[in-house]
Amino acid sequence: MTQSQPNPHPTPSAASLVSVKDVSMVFPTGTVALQNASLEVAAGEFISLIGPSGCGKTTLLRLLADLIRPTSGSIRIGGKTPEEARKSRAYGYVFQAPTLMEWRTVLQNVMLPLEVMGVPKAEHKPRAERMLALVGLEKFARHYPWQLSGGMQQRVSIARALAFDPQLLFMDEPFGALDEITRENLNLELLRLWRETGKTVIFVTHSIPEAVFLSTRIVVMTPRPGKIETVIPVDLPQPRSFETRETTRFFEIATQVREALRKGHGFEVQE
Ligand SMILES: Nc1ncnc2c1ncn2[C@@H]1O[C@H](COP(=O)(O)OP(=O)(O)OP(=O)(O)O)[C@@H](O)[C@H]1O
Repeated sequence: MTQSQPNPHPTPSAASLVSVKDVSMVFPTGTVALQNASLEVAAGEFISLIGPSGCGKTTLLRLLADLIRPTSGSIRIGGKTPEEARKSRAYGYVFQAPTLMEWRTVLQNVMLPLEVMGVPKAEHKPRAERMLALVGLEKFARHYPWQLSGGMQQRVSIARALAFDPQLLFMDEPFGALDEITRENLNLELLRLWRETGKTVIFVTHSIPEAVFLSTRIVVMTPRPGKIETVIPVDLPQPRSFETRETTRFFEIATQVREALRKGHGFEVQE
């Protein structure tokens, strides 16, 4: 089996869509949430960030999304600073819990970013309907969020994040609160969406099988201070299916991820 190697400046570098160079984030409390993180992501990749609680996964995503600013280092998204990328709506963001507006219907929730962005009014409804069809919820357009299950609400959040057609999607543990079967179904749906739309996804998870199933590469992170331990390529063929999870290669890669996580945990114990 291939051993994972520390890879602080992973490929690809030339045509990176997301470029993170030597980024550190120290909060005013003194917590080093991220130390010298470097990562290059090419257009079309599906990247998972995995690691124990507190290793800086959400911090890295928030830095990319310009929700916070790094203490040092540089971030570029399509050659732009995170602030420029945010202002030009270069990415969509899906949070851990669906953040839908209870008083708006499903369709109206998906239309919201289009209204905010000043997209011509005539386009709002057809575009939102197309997005709802992509996540299989076209029949629920007139429902309110509270009439839907948690998994369905999270699909609405994904449709909303896709509505203005960003090339890049940040997803922070979007399926963490769901039962295993719903989660596996949504994993499959997300992969289909990723293939059909050609988007680049950066996805936070705690689940090894989820990371292996979804990703083209897995970024293993370790805490105290938050660091990128290693980056593991996932060479499972596309398109993936439920059977992919039963293959020997799937288990080999899952073991590689588990070992990298344990190695990181060892550092934590020694401190
Ligand atoms: N605004 C903040 N102020 C101070 N410390 C913070 C802040 N946000 C995060 N931290 C700290 O930074 C570290 C990394 O947090 P972060 O939320 O990025 O971890 P995570 O890997 O996403 O964890 P989880 O898996 O539990 O969501 C933690 O020690 C956390 O307590």
